[in-house]
Amino acid sequence: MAPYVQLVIGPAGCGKSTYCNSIQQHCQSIGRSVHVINLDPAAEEIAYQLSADVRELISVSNVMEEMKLGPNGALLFCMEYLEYCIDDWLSEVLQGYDDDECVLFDCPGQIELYSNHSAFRNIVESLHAWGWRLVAVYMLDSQFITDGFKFIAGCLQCQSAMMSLELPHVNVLSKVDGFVDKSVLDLFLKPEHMFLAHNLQDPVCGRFSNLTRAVSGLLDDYSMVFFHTLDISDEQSLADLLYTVDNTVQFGESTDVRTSRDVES
Ligand SMILES: Nc1nc2c(ncn2[C@@H]2O[C@H](COP(=O)(O)OP(=O)(O)OP(=O)(O)O)[C@@H](O)[C@H]2O)c(=O)[nH]1
Repeated sequence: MAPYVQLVIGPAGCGKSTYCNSIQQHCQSIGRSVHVINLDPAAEEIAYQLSADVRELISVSNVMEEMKLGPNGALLFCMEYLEYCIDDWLSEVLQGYDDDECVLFDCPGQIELYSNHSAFRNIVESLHAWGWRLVAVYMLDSQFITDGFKFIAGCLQCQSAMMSLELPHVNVLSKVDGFVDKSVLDLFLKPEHMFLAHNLQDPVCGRFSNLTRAVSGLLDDYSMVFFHTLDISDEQSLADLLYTVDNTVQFGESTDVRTSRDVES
């Protein structure tokens, strides 16, 4: 299989860097070659082994100081600068990968980058033009399921990224190690948003019930947002997710619900 890029995206704090670190460790333990490139100019401490780091090119802290911008403005400036320098920096960073290798991009947590800002989309188009196959791994914190409104909003953001980036997507509910009874997740893997919306009883958010139902209806009509789960404390969970991502790159869809265990048996 030719090398490919996983774009690891999703809201702030959803577990993107932890995913990159866990996949890297898992791949090392099975003797598979995987590289992680940090594309987050605001990253602070990084636990995984870096193959390249956008902060060598530009960082949010420097832009904030020099341009007198706030953190969000500085982040958007950095991504536009990365887009501007893409042929000088990213194309060089991506030289020399072998066919069976996989490169993870640990991306920023500003979700507007994936829905309505052009820089990231243009970076994706450059990667396509250089012949790279791409898959987006969209992470959503599984704690969102404890608040139905938050979960529906998270799904809307996820769908928006899917429609904007037009890539094969694997959507992941992260941090499921926090759930003692993982069967509670089942309702949310192939969510019926209208059903969820009907069961929301919050008196404050009830004021927005028509809006919630309209958004839920939209999500159900498109029927694009499904989730896999990730438990980083479980090697089998990591193996299953990696298998799903590999298959999604190969076949261009994220609906394969088989796992690596099914293939072995
Ligand atoms: N229990 C548990 N905690 C996790 C998991 N993934 C991430 N965390 C914790 O969640 C916090 C944020 O994780 P990160 O991996 O930094 O999240 P991120 O999406 O890269 O964050 P940003 O780069 O700020 O957008 C950290 O405190 C992690 O330790 C997980 O699978 N399980």
